[in-house]
Amino acid sequence: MTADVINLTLKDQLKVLVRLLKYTVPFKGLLILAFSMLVISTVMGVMTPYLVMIFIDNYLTPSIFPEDEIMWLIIAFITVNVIAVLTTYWQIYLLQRLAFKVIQQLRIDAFEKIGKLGMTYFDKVPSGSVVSRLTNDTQAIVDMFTSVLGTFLMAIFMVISSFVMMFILDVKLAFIALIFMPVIVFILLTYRKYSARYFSQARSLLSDMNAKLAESIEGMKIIQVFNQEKRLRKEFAVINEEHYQYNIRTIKLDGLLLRPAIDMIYILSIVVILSYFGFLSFETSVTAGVIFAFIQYMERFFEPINQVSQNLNIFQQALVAASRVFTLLDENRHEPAQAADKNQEITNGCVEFKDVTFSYDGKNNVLKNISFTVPPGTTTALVGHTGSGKSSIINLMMRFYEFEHGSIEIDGHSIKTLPKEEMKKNIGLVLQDPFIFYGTPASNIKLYHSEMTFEQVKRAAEFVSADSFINKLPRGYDEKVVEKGADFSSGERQLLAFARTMATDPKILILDEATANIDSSTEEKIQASLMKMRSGRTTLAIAHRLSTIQDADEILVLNKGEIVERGKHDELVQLKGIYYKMYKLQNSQQ
Ligand SMILES: Nc1ncnc2c1ncn2[C@@H]1O[C@H](COP(=O)(O)OP(=O)(O)OP(=O)(O)O)[C@@H](O)[C@H]1O
Repeated sequence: MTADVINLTLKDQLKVLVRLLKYTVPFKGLLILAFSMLVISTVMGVMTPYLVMIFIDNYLTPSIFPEDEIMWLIIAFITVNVIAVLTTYWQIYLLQRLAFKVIQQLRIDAFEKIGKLGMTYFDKVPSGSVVSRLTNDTQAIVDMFTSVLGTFLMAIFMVISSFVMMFILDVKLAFIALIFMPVIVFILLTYRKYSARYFSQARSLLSDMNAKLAESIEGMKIIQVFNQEKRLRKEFAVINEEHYQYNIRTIKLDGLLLRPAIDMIYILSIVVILSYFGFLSFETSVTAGVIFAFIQYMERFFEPINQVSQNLNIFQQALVAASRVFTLLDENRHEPAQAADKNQEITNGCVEFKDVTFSYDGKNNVLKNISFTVPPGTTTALVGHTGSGKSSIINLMMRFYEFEHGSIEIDGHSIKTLPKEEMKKNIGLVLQDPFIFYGTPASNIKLYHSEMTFEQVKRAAEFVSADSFINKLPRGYDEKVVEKGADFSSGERQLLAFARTMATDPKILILDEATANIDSSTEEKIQASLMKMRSGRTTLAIAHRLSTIQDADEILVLNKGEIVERGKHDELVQLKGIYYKMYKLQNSQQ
């Protein structure tokens, strides 16, 4: 079963609705205008039967047809209907506009929120599910504004105005019509109860489908290599089938409780009213016009209720969808907060870990009492077996995760109090798998730092020797780069990422396995670039290939979250411990 099914009580639904309606406040002008159009079109709609009634009772029944009066009646009839059509059109158009404005804002809010969430959120929530919230769920809200809000508001006006007209025509009968209201309300509430449950399941399954899809697309290489197509197709089919089943349940519920049930009550009420008029005609004479108008108003009383019940479906879906968007907006797994002290600056770039202990889940410590110092301009390398905690050290240093025990300082300032901008400006990160954006080599290096000139971009590329491959591209720095830079070799992507890092000239460099993806032909170039990048900068580097960090000023050997050996390459080799074993193993493989 899916993990993020949302079960909404009536109270929850109301809260979601109010919150959603709050989004319309900035566009209240539009809302008021749409609302006015709605009132006018409803009033016009109510007037039509009344005009027909006048025609039947005053002219048709007595068979008197004074031309003037009939002409005025026709003009009034046409005018009323033309106004009704025009105002209905405007009301629909304005509500749609409002809906798209609201959704635009909601999507921006949601997108902004995603940027603020911490890695703890992304560790747990699949990307496809987040995409689902931003696309499918917000679209469901558009549907609500366009079809539901209009229908609901119109229904309220129609029901009230029809009732008032019925009241004017016959008080007793109007009350009889009212007797059916509790039954209708009961039907609608029953529908709401069951449909909300089914919709929530269906939406959550849709989100699962998106997640599966995203995973499949991202991992297509591995899927094909490991022949996983069948398994994934089966898994996808299971979710798809479940989604179908829930949709069928809603259709059954709709078929039973919506139109047919309300229609039954409508027919019943017509029977009651006609019988009433039948009995009444024995005592007093009832005009044909009044009967006509009353039946018309009865229809106008029930039709909007029918429409509301039909739209309840969309309404329910939209509320569930909105609550999913709001859950994302309310998500509190934020990136670690900075208690920024504006006066703190990074001057030399001295990095210090003091007795840092850390766990991702609050239970298992993956780093234990880590202490080390990287003096300005020197290189410290982190080595160790897989899972020993190297990346975790970098995750903390980059503020991807919050830590509670110990402290990490740069130039004596805690990284929790250094201004974010200061950190970003002075720390350059090169990841194992460099992320290349859709754009151009230039935009990937510049990364929208508006103050950066093209000269600076070029200099950064030249510095890391990325210029030779960029210059070979038909349009050089302006060549189109596809998503993730799939057209480039991994070495080229790596060089581009180096250039991006160097473009801001950071004081501190964090290299996460920066050489792991590079083929041997580019290896030399990369090594030379790295050497240049590191010189004069405080560097913290993870390396699997020990040959790349032999010159490091200090090598820290991690094992199960602890620093078990430390020193220069030669010292560690002499120690004949873990490092020595790793070194020997790697040498024998070469
Ligand atoms: N996001 C995460 N959530 C929970 N546990 C994690 C997370 N990332 C890593 N871990 C766990 O923390 C431990 C240390 O992982 P880490 O990635 O720091 O090791 P590493 O030395 O960098 O490994 P590798 O060389 O394979 O990259 C491992 O046991 C790992 O399972």
